[in-house]
Amino acid sequence: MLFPIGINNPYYIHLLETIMIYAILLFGLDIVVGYTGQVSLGHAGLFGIGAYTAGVLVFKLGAPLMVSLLAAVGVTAIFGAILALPALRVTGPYLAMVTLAFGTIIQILINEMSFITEGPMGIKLQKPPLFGHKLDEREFFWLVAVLLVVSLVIVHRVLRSHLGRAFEALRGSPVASDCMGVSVYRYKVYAFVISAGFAGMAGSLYAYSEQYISPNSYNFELTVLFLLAVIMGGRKSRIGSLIGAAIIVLLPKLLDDVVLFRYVSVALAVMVLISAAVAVKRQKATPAAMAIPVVGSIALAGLAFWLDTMTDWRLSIFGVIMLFVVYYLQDGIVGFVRNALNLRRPKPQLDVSVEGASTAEAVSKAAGAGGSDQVLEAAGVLMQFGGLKALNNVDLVVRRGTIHGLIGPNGSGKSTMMNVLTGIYVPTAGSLSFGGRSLVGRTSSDIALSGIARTFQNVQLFGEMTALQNVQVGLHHTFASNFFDVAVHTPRYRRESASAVNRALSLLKFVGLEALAEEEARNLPYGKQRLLEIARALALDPQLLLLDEPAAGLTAPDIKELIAIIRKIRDHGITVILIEHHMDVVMSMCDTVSVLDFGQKIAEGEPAKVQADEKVIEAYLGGQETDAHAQPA
Ligand SMILES: Nc1ncnc2c1ncn2[C@@H]1O[C@H](COP(=O)(O)OP(=O)(O)OP(=O)(O)O)[C@@H](O)[C@H]1O
Repeated sequence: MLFPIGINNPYYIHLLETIMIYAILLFGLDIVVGYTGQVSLGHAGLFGIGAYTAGVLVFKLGAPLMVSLLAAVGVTAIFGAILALPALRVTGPYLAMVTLAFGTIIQILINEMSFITEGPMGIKLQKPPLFGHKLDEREFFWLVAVLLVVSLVIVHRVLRSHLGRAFEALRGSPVASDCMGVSVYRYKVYAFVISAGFAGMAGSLYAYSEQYISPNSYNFELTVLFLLAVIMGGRKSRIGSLIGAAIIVLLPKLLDDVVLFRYVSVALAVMVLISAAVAVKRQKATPAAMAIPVVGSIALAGLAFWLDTMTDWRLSIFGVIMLFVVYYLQDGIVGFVRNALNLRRPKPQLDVSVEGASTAEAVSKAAGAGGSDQVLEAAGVLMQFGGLKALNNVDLVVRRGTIHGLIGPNGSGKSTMMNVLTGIYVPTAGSLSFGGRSLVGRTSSDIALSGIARTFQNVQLFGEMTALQNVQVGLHHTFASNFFDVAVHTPRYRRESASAVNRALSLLKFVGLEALAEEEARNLPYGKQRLLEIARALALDPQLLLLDEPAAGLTAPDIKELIAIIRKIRDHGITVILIEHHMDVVMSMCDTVSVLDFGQKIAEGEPAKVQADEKVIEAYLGGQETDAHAQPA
């Protein structure tokens, strides 16, 4: 804000203004790239749409600033949705190609639709008036600065809310996200639309800032620069976006001026040398691994002094710096500094203390109340993968309020049954009814929201999120707040948010993890990760909880703790389907046990009866099961 007061040079004011405008776009792009983990090569196109919406409105209709700004945000968000709805059905390289094609089409359309856009001639604009007063260079700079701060606050709030957690969760584990009632597809589209809105705002400001727009500005190179800015600055960081924006604006200028480049390259070499020395001393890196960046940066400084002019070398040096960043600073500059200084990510302040959380109302009792005696009824379920019948004509009836064991040798179809029940697979034939409604053909998130929660055989936590945040994702369904509520922190959002924190802490306490609430899930010991998955599943307020081998890999004391927790869950009226290889766990807890073998149900009944069943013994021994736990004896 103070910059234009101290420095009167319009060139520098304009440079800083451009950095701020790019930063607004990068805040949004980081939501898509950093948080949801999608690649977008269409953001230069969206930036162009924002610029042209404002430009055309001013040029053709003389629209005032507020109108053109809001229209740019709205129109670009709509284009974001038009791009995202089909594009986000695909992932990886396909998504990159679709978004790239979008960017190219937008550029061509701007060029060709001269009747609106004036084609290659471009559109000239002036600095806009605001409330009847025509803004000068400095005043427009301040307007951009204010909008930067507003964008920063909004993006920050969104990312700290249930929306941000949904974005991060779908990157961490899409399948778990869907099974927690957070539709991966819907939230990817949502992220894209929000991101497009910011690109639109940045675009319109850019049009006023440059006072001239033409189709060539919004090309492929710009889209790649935006992506590099997010990666170089550091994903999932607003400071990273600001640094990234500064780099992509200043680097080309820096490479134009050989004297300045000499200073900067020497400073860079010194920084790399010091960082490498610290990293080696702290045993975070080996001297051999650090040799290349150190030698490389010293060589770059040497080159700067050897060359008289940078003009011929500009692009090569630019490329080398990019390569360096992508190889050695994968978490970007912010990630690198955090790592080097051992700083942790800032954590949101909790307004409820762990001690205050009570486990009494942690698990919803509403789940077990009412309804018919049978929670789940499956009839003639067939699941075919090519020629393999993973489930073959399976009938299953699960009574409300019971623990129903599902056992069988490896590969007998137990996990497939879980996946069919949670909508991950659509059965080839047969019917599944839960609480009187069919499950067949419904999405995983819809099934989750109707009351079926699950854990996974190979733990599917959101690794980069804390234990508390993992459970909060399970509580996503308790939020009715929308983007507006989150952006302005309405009383509704504050109420929902505080109650979610409270409830999540209570659930963590329920499974004995309250002391680890702030720990990242990936850093928890394996046994604790399994318990965290259960807490997260309970957050859905399920009627039916599917536990897929919860005791796998646990130590004996952990298993005892687990058994106690599962019993407590049943006592709250929640029906449990338990897949388990530890027969002692199954036999001691289950009310009914069903046995699968080669996809078929071969026995069912009380544990003792099933244990003595000839066919069951044959199935286990015939399968040459060597695990002592797995033998039904
Ligand atoms: N997506 C899939 N595509 C092809 N085959 C599959 C798929 N999912 C499962 N299968 C096959 O279906 C059969 C049943 O697998 P499933 O994972 O359900 O067994 P399981 O009883 O859970 O075994 P385990 O105790 O080892 O987990 C296996 O032969 C497996 O290879």
